Amino acid sequence: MPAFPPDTDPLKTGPSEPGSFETGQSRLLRGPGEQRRFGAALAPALPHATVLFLEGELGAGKTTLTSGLIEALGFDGPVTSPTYALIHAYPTPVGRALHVDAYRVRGVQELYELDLEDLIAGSRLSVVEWGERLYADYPDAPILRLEHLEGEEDLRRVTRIR
Ligand SMILES: Nc1ncnc2c1ncn2[C@@H]1O[C@H](COP(=O)(O)OP(=O)(O)OP(=O)(O)O)[C@@H](O)[C@H]1O
Repeated sequence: MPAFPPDTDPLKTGPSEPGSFETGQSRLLRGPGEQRRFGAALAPALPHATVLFLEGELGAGKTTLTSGLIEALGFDGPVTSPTYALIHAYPTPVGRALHVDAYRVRGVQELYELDLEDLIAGSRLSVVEWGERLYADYPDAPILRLEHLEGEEDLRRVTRIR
């Protein structure tokens, strides 16, 4: 697969554009570098307060994709898994980027106690892992599924499922 061009927006460009990434489409990404570049390619044209949901088992490459995205917004530093802190906030020149792991949040009530809705509304971008309970609240937010491929340690598949 050719490297994903960093100056296109695969979620927003039209179906005839080479960089488009429509619901139902998949990409195979070989190695963490390609995973990051794919994330970076998603960044430029996402409107303010975009929510992007990620699904995928441990090690599927969620943090790697997210780091590409957040670095592409201009954050210059390490992007790490939010598994323990639940929410990481990264300042970027175009606004705050959130990386949320909703897995250990017990219920919708607790999500609201975290003021997640307000945090999201005030952020340039919110990448939310394990956020199924929020899918109905953000019906326009794209959902990407990340998968390991059997016997292919250096490959991941990313599919836009909404
Ligand atoms: N496309 C890829 N091909 C091969 N390896 C990859 C790819 N993307 C990421 N990796 C590697 O897979 C490992 C897990 O990636 P990452 O930490 O991003 O996964 P994760 O889904 O965030 O995991 P967790 O849920 O445990 O935080 C890392 O070593 C990363 O470098």
